[in-house]
Amino acid sequence: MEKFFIRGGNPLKGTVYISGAKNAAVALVAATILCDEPCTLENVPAISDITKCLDILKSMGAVVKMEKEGVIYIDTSTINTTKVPYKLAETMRASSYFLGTLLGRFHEAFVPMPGGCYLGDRPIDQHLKAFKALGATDEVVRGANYVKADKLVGNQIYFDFVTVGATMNAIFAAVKAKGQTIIENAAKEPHIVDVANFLNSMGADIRGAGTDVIKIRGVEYLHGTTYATIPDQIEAGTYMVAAAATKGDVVIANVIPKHLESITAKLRKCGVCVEENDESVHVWVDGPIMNTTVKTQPHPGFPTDMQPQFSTLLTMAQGTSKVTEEIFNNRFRYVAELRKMGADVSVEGGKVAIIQGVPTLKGAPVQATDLRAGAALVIAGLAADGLTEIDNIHYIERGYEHIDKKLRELGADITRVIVPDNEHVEMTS
Ligand SMILES: CC(=O)N[C@H]1[C@@H](OP(=O)(O)OP(=O)(O)OC[C@H]2O[C@@H](n3ccc(=O)[nH]c3=O)[C@H](O)[C@@H]2O)O[C@H](CO)[C@@H](O)[C@@H]1O
Ligand SMILES: C=C(OP(=O)(O)O)C(=O)O
Repeated sequence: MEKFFIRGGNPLKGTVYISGAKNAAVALVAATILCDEPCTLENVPAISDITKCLDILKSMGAVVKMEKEGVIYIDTSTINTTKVPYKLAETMRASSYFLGTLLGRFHEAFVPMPGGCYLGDRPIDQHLKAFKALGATDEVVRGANYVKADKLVGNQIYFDFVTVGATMNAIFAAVKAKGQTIIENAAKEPHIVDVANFLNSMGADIRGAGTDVIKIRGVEYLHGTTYATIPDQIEAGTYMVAAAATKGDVVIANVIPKHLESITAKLRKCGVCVEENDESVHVWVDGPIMNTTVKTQPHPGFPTDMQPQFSTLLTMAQGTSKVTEEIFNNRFRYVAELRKMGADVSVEGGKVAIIQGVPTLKGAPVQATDLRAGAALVIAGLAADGLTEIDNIHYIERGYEHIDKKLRELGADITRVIVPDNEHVEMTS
């Protein structure tokens, strides 16, 4: 078992380079199934969700080769099954993308229920609604989703609410369907645009990605391509908040500042200085961190995947802040861990956190409950007095490439410690 030990108090200083976006890259890897020739993905982050997506491809017979760090050659022409193994599907949300891509290419897919971070209920009814509109049937067989279609025919799809995953899957199933598909109330996240650009670079005809109406004319053949993943908006936001929480001075490089606007705006509201450049943002603090209100929303609103990290910053702000989670119904489980560090937070009805700022957090042994909760605890540990020990760091490694190394390069005192199971490590502050 690995843990992070963090001795807090060092202001982060320097430049950090942001990796390719997890939530784009997992979709790009799955989308290679739609390509009739080999393709090469660049700027792919070294995170465990990507390893698992590639393992899914390999388990189905695809050829996957890492050409160099971040560059992956994928040939899915050798795929010989439409079944995704249970063990791989159950660990990650992105496994649901194999439903859309296998259906789009083979008109059939068998994918065990997607796992991923527990943030509350995460049904896939809207994904199935989209497949049905295009002519597929679905049933649950041995705990897995089994979808199939004699043929896929373009249609109008209206989502009941904005959903990233169902928008992705609707695109995947429609891209080779006969005729035109119009997706209304589509998600507008940067990773939706990235996937559409990737598919268009193979010869697909997708227009409107990034708006709430996406039009897709089905094509018969998609040729090979080389494509670079966009930078990770959430990784960038996490380092922005870490810089603020430690009262540091950090340049966050290799980003698309437009994707960070909602985070930048909230940091400025809290009194944090943020300067936007062409491909970087510079974050520093020259006064107290002030309280604010945050409400998570689909893009371009404040991202739910930044909610735990930002709430952690607010535990150290002056005054009382209010954070409302609008996307998931159970995304405050990390609050119990922050309380162990002296944070003053109460959660009302699972959706609203009232945060009374305290002057300092205090190091403590804590557990990551999911990916962004883990990132939030890292930020808390960096800013806290004394030593913080974070357990369950495998969650963090689902989505952050070399987080401990990147933080050390910014001056943080963070160590990865291998602790034999059941061994208790005595901590001294
Ligand atoms: C791999 C990936 O990209 N994951 C991201 C994706 O997750 P994911 O694609 O799961 O998130 P969605 O946008 O689909 O979910 C939004 C809300 O809709 C609900 N819902 C969704 C689909 C459905 O068929 N039925 C339904 O009820 C969900 O439970 C949730 O409450 O977008 C989330 C919202 O930005 C991010 O937090 C996740 O990091
Ligand atoms: C919730 C997240 O991921 P997933 O949907 O893969 O669980 C996330 O990236 O914060």
